[in-house]
Amino acid sequence: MGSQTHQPPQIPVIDLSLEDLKPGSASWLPTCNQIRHALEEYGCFVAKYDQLSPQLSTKLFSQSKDLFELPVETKKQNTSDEPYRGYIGPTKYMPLYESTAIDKATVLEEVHKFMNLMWPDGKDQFCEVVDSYAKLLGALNELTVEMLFESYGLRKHFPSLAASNSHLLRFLKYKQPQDTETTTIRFAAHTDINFATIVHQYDIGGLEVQAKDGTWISVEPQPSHFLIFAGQGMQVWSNDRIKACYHRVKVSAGNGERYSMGLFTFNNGVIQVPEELVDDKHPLLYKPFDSRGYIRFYISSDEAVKLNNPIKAFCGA
Ligand SMILES: O=C(O)CCC(=O)C(=O)O
Ligand SMILES: [Fe+2]
Repeated sequence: MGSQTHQPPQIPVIDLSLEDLKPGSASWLPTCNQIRHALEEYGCFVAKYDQLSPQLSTKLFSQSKDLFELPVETKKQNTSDEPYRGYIGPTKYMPLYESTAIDKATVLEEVHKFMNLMWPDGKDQFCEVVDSYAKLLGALNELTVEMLFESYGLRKHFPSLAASNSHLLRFLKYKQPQDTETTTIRFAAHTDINFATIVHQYDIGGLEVQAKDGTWISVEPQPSHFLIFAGQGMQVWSNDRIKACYHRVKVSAGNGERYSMGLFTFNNGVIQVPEELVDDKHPLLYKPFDSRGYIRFYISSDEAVKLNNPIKAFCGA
């Protein structure tokens, strides 16, 4: 009898670079089912996506570094009437964290508007690089969600959801801790309040996701690897077959500054659990869900409500 060593669970890596990944092809349904299985088991998976090349990633993160080097007064000009959209500077709780975002980033004019605000005299390559990057990540999100719907036999519902999608592209930076500090959590455990998120780590990892048994799994950066998370919107849509994924970021002293990117897909309309996902074993858990209304509810709720399942408090059936 061989000795049994306990292997920590690994987040599945799913190849979405395959050329014939289209409805009807040999790889389509098996890959759809892999996506569904990974999301039901882990609330996330790593997409291998060669369409977004290492060269484009290098150019994108070089633009991101330039962006964070701008004076803080300039960065603060990126404001929004909507919560969670503009520049977020370091706080008492997250002293090493900084981020800024472009709303509707798959629309070239929005990227231009952002560039003009940050660099009124223009910025070489910013728009081309960010536009290509955002469009590829947007396409990766749409492909993933379409394939997930397909695996439930519900691809017909995809176009109406996709029509309400809005993509927020967030640039994130974590300064390295002083050398007196050890590895510490820099972004506390949370689930995302949107439908789905893609996180792209560049040269320094730190992202961890929580498995069902409570263990934390570290996700290492690799060229053309993108981590795709289920957010609370996907949890509602799937009637809890998929749970929003808990994740956090740890940064170690001596690792250098960490840069990452997030594509947060929100929806502008109302999300409803499809009737096909409701049966005796899966009674309806959610009323129709107005995702923008939920964001307003979430920011105005106290910590107790947030910790005790805010999505159920907002639209539980
Ligand atoms: O910085 C990261 O890599 C992830 C950030 C994150 O989870 C978030 O902004 O919701
Ligand atoms: Fe997150």
